Amino acid sequence: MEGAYLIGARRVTGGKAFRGLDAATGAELAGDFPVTTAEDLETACRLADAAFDTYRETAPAARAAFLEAIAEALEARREAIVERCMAESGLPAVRLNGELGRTTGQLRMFAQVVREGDWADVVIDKALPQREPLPRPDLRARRIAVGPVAVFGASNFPLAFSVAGGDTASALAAGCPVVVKAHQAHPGTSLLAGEAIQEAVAKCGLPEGVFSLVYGPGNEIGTALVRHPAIRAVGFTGSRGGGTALMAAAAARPEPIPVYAEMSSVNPVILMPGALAANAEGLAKGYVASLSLFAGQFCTNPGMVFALAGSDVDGFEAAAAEAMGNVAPQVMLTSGILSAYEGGSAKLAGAGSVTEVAQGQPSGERTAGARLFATDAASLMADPALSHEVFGPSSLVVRCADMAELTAAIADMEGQLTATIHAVESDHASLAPLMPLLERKAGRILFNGWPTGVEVCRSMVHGGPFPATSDPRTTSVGAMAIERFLRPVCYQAVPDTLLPAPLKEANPLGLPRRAFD
Ligand SMILES: NC(=O)C1=CN([C@@H]2O[C@H](COP(=O)(O)OP(=O)(O)OC[C@H]3O[C@@H](n4cnc5c(N)ncnc54)[C@H](OP(=O)(O)O)[C@@H]3O)[C@@H](O)[C@H]2O)C=CC1
Ligand SMILES: O=C(O)CCC(=O)C(=O)O
Repeated sequence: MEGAYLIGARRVTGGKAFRGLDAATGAELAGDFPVTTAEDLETACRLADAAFDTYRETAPAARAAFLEAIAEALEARREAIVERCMAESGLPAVRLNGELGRTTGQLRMFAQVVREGDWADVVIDKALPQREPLPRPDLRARRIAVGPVAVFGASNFPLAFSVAGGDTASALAAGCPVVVKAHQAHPGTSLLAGEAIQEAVAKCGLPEGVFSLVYGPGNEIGTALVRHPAIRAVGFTGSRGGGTALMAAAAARPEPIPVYAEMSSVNPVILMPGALAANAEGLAKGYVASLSLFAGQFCTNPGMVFALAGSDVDGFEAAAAEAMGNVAPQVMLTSGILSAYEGGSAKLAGAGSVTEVAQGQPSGERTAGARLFATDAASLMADPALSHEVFGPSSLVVRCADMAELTAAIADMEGQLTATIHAVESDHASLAPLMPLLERKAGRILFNGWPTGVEVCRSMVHGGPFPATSDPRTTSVGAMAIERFLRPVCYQAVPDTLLPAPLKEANPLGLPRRAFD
């Protein structure tokens, strides 16, 4: 394949370049991918700004058709995308075909959301000229797009959280042009997805600045993108260090902008005594399957399990150890992610209060082996480092003396994407006091399931308090993700001829509205 980056309608080749790497072998893959120059980054941001006013006022039907055209263009490239992505990520075809389906599915969901029109949140307070002691003017509000958005492709979801992924889909749905900074680990996959969007922009007759795709390692291009005055918001999925660096860069701008970063989470799972008594072995198998799925490279990985000492936790641990023995080593996304996993799991293994319960099958040169650890709640609370995310196929079982200690250990945790409870009816009474605490800690509370595998739907919340995300008021998955890229504007006594279409008295776009006398 020929490497390139995309600035509006232009395809840029040549210049200083890098190559994608085969995740399984480390070998260089075809394609010289140029590092985006400062001039071209400037052009991408300028084009995005120039496209903004036209794009944000496209009729809902036109914007929805554009999102659907992207989905179609991705599907037309399915074979090439999956083949290249397998090499760049080490993920198997079955996973990537599923992920591509999720990607096109979320584009189509946002098309539907845009058509329905609730996102515009039109509210009208009618004029009350006779009101005493003062008349009320006509007041109407709607939400408009915030402006061009910078999106950082994630390494661990090279399709669904990357170039054409959830951040891009929700920003485009809101009416924001997007400049994507491709993840260095999958330049070819990024280009194929970027070409699909570029093609859809042209097919739908939209201004070219609606989409650009830039490349560049070493933080430089990403930081310059976040600092660019045309950029009005940022979407990011990745490390805590990366996310907080971008938050700092955005806050230090002369005009600070919001950063929606999804970063780090250990996703506590609580195994209640009744559930353990009923099915310790089944729970252990489900647990090991979830923590080792695709080498544990999920921010929803169940990184920590809490159970009461003296319950059936011994049987659970023994069954989990047995299941671990069947876990084959798996290729990780990049050598950097593999060495971060090895470092993080070695730190756990070396902590005095932690014992290693089991290992998966031995790992090879570029693969990660699964690891299972155990500790007690008092040690966990005494050493905050034990609850840091270890990104990969490892997890920690925490024994608690009683429900009071379990509650204290959960209260001690940082913000999380998810909190999971396994319980039967006899456990429910002792769980009631824990529910408000879990609401304070997590964006999603689940019963009798495992946190990996996020449903893309209207009610999904893939968010949570820091460090799970930089802003707990929102989600990066599901229909509500569009809210991040909208802001309200109120129009007071503005003549109908000058009102934007969504607010005109005749409601030419047929958007839903709430009106108050
Ligand atoms: N919780 C989660 O959802 C995930 C967590 N991770 C964690 O992140 C680690 C590294 O993985 P990776 O995916 O590369 O994540 P990173 O956060 O390191 O990188 C993600 C993107 O952000 C950019 N970036 C990172 N740091 C900065 C910075 N200081 N300034 C400007 N841009 C920056 C990178 O660009 P550039 O290439 O220029 O550095 C890259 O495009 C993993 O080992 C894992 O611990 C990873 C994926 C998901
Ligand atoms: O579990 C999922 O489907 C999504 C996980 C996620 O957002 C991530 O790993 O970055």
